[in-house]
Amino acid sequence: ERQNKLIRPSHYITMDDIIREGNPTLRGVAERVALPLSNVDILLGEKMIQFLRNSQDPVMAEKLELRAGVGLAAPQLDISKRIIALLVPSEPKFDEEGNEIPSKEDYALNTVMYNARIISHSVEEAAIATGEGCLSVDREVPGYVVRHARVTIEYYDKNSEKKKIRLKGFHSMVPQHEIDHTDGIMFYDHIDPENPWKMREGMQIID
Ligand SMILES: Cc1nc(NNC(=O)[C@H](CC2CCCC2)CN(O)CO)c(F)c(N2CCN3CCOC[C@@H]3C2)n1
Ligand code: NI
Repeated sequence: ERQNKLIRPSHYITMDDIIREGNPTLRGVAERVALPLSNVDILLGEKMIQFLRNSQDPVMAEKLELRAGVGLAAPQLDISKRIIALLVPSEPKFDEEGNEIPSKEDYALNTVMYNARIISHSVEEAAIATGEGCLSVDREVPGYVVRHARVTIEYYDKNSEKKKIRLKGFHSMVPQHEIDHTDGIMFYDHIDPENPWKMREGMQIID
């Protein structure tokens, strides 16, 4: 079974494990995982975070030929489960001389979310200034990917504990992109086909 292969200790997730547009799993609605979490679902989450770490490490990314990622969803591994991994580096802070202040937290988001769902969100919308990409999409699709500016997400962590987190700005964009994958939604579904770079009333642009 696919998941058993991916969770073998010696296996590293690579681009070969990531399915691409056209595979129907990307358009399916993924199943919630059983709670308390099974070992195989916990192990899969660890492998997904490891992939993101490797993808952000110049040496490992080069060695394993990985595209860089800050998020990954289980359906991208052809596993239709509501498991998402998030590894979003903290924004570097600079002092008045322009020197980077080392932050205590390397990551703004460093977690695997099980059965994540958006329980409330702002009316206000936002989009990443440069648009979005996707590891399952081997082409550029330009345009503003219009999302909620702020979200409240409820999920279970790897200890099967229920968590609630409020996010805004770029940090909220990544889980929205990943939760979309568990609902069979692709980032370009949110781009206006008539005018991809259309500024909508009150929409925030995130640099
Ligand atoms: C914005 C960004 N998107 C990257 N890729 N795309 C992805 O992550 C897709 C998911 C993201 C697309 C937009 C929102 C979520 C993957 N998606 O398909 C999963 O469903 C990056 F790689 C990236 N960064 C910034 C941080 N940097 C730290 C050092 O290492 C390089 C890394 C590059 N920022
Ligand atoms: Ni994606």
